[in-house]
Amino acid sequence: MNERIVVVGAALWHEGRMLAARRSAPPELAGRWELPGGKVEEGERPEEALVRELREELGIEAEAVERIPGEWPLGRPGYVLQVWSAKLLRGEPAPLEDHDALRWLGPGELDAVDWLDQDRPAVLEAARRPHP
Ligand SMILES: Nc1nc2c([nH]c(=O)n2[C@H]2C[C@H](O)[C@@H](COP(=O)(O)OP(=O)(O)OP(=O)(O)O)O2)c(=O)[nH]1
Repeated sequence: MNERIVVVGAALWHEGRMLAARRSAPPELAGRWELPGGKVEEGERPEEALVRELREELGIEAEAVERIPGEWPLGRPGYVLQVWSAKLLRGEPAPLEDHDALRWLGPGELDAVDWLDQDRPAVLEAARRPHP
């Protein structure tokens, strides 16, 4: 089997801060922090998936700005994480699905939450790049 599943994550910026989201499930990931996002569905472009997931999970309208170079393997076989920087257009993020807490991280605070191990390098890379 050669299935490859792309999960898109958003480095969502607003006024110089980046959003971190704490997972509420499954048990092995619950309590750890991640970039909001999810699986790209068939026929969907990654940027569209990102906008859809942010709408569903956080109740916001956002725009995918640019792909962060790189790709990070996730815990499950065949799953990879790709990251886009994104800009908040409308709304106030709320943990509607998959998460039980949200936190805006300011400069120097990127280490303040317990990121999923697989997310750490992606978050560092996103933070090094220009922010929208
Ligand atoms: N959204 C997101 N998911 C991540 C990150 N890091 C990481 O390992 N994951 C994992 C958690 C999930 O297994 C998968 C994301 O898929 P999803 O959020 O659409 O999960 P799902 O509940 O629909 O998955 P499934 O049960 O339908 O298989 O990737 C991350 O930074 N953001």
